Amino acid sequence: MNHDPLAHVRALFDLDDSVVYLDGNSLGAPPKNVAARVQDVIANQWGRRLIRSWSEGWWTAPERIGDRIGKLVGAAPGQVVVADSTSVNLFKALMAAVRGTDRSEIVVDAGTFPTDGYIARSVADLTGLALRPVDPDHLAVHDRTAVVLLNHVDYRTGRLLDMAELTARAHAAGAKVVWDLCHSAGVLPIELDRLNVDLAVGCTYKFLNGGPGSPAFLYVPTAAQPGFHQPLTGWTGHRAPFAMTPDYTPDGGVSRARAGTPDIVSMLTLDAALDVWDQVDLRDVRAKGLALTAHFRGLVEDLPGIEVITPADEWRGHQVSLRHRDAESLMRRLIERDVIGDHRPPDVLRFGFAPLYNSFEDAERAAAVLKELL
Ligand SMILES: Cc1ncc(COP(=O)(O)O)c(C=O)c1O
Ligand SMILES: Nc1c(O)cccc1C(=O)C[C@H](N)C(=O)O
Repeated sequence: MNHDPLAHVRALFDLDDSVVYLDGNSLGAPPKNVAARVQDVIANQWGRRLIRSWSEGWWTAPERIGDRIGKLVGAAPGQVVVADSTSVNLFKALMAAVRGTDRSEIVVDAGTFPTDGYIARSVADLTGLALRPVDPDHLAVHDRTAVVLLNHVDYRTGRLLDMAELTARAHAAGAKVVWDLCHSAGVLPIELDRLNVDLAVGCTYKFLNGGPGSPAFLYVPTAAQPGFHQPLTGWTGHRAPFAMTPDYTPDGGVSRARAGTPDIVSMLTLDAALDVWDQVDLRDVRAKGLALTAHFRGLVEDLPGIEVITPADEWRGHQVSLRHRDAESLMRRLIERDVIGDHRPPDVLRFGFAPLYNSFEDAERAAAVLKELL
């Protein structure tokens, strides 16, 4: 990429130039505007306005910020809510997806991030459905399948699944599909509405830079909202929470996916972090991510003992995963040299490229240190 249309965006982040940070697929870096905003939330919104802030924007923050994320994942307003963790939202989504079904199984990607598999196991146990792990390359969906849970980008290999094709395949068999967007939200254009995705979840602390433990999001399309009955019927998902009635009546819209009181400090940290997206086009982000990862791959693929396990074609997210028998100690030594990626057991080195703040020079510095260590 000769011209980098996002080069100026790095200056919006509070990053140390001596560090090559390639772990934004686990914890994104802080945009500079965040610290002052959090200070305002604490000193002014909480400090001066006290409880009045709930009616001055706090209560509706999950839907308002959900709409901001909706723009990044192809969802029209009123369909995304920010709440809880990805794990909790997966539980809500899967329980709602299988509720009342006469089908007998849940299908899950066999290589899924562990939390998805663990939650799917619980949902299967609680509902009496079977759980069938499958390789997404051989995704057989049939008339017994109630729901398919898939990771859009594989956390270990960086492989990107074909959302259009797999969603259509699940629907052709009458099954629903839940997509986990943790490693794709904020790095590539996603079209949840256009593809008629049933439900989707994702975290905000990776490429969306919401901060450690920032709340996750849940997508429930408008047409599916009346039938979306999630099990965590906390008062904030109630149609009239402040009426404080003994019976639970869910909100008519996406707010029914809420459960308890939102974590406002974390939520508004995320809100501030999302401002960066007002200045960038996701197509530029995707193009730069592909270019960065291709560049890094080219520099490391022939190093001794290295096997690249991330697809070379466009079916990849924004990480490059390398297999090496000493992966763990190599990553420890890379980090000692200020090249921060991560290690996933048993033998995978992961390098995540966040196009908003990573540069081609970062790729070159990381590859040079890896070469020296090898
Ligand atoms: C695919 C995927 N799903 C879920 C999670 C995490 O879920 P939670 O936000 O509940 O920790 C991660 C990363 O931690 C992930 O990579
Ligand atoms: N969520 C994490 C955390 O709370 C601590 C450390 C790492 C994480 C991660 O996000 C791991 C990440 N999902 C992965 O792809 O491995």
